[in-house]
Amino acid sequence: MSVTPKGVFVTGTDTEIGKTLVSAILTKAWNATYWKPFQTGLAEETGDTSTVTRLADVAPDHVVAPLCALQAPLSPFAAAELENTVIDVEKLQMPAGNGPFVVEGAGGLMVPVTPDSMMIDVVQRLDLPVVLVARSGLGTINHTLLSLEALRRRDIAIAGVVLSGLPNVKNARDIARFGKTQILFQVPRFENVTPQTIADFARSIPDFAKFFDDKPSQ
Ligand SMILES: Nc1ncnc2c1ncn2[C@@H]1O[C@H](COP(=O)(O)OP(=O)(O)OP(=O)(O)O)[C@@H](O)[C@H]1O
Ligand SMILES: C[C@H](N)[C@H](N)CCCCCC(=O)O
Ligand SMILES: [Mg+2]
Repeated sequence: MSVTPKGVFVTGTDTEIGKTLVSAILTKAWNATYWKPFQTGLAEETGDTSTVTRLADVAPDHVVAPLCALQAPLSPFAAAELENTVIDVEKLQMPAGNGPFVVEGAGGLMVPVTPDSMMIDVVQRLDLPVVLVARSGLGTINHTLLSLEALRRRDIAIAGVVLSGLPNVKNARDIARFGKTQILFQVPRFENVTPQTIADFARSIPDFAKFFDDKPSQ
């Protein structure tokens, strides 16, 4: 990539796949500003913004509050519907400031956000390269390749894939080969996910600008 982007959009092949963990790692590594525009499930959890703030030890001025904070553990569209609101994606724009920004989606790319738009439309609107988080183990190849294909159909820049869980050499090889992309890094299965775990792992991540110099988007 010739121009360093304003940040990355962290999406995943599914919910509960490790997007928040990877976002915490990138936020820590780059001293970035974290933003989760659409948070659902607050009736059952404290939300990803507080998790990343804790895990990456983020200063308050490096966190942007969600545009929508919804109670039900559902897609943003369905959760908003339960609260009799409709999300206004026209209001969505990148926050002011230099970044880099680590923007986390909710669920995967085809998750509904409004009656007629999905998370992938949000990615396109924000115009950030995508970091796609995927499980390392059996079953991941299909989900990952389908997600990459959906991104390419819309000409969305792909920074690469992050695999999370027990290392699987052949899955990593085949995702890179058939997905015509790169495995940016692999997150092992951590025994405990703590601020120290994140800080230690973040030291292995290249600087933001170097990350893109070394790894052109496709
Ligand atoms: N590599 C890993 N090692 C240990 N625990 C992990 C790993 N990856 C994810 N987890 C744990 O799995 C759970 C789900 O991960 P995470 O919250 O990052 O998912 P998510 O993709 O952000 O989900 P959501 O769609 O709700 O935002 C968390 O408790 C997280 O700490
Ligand atoms: C509540 C949960 N943790 C996520 N924030 C929302 C995931 C929506 C997934 C929708 C779907 O793909 O079925
Ligand atoms: Mg998350």
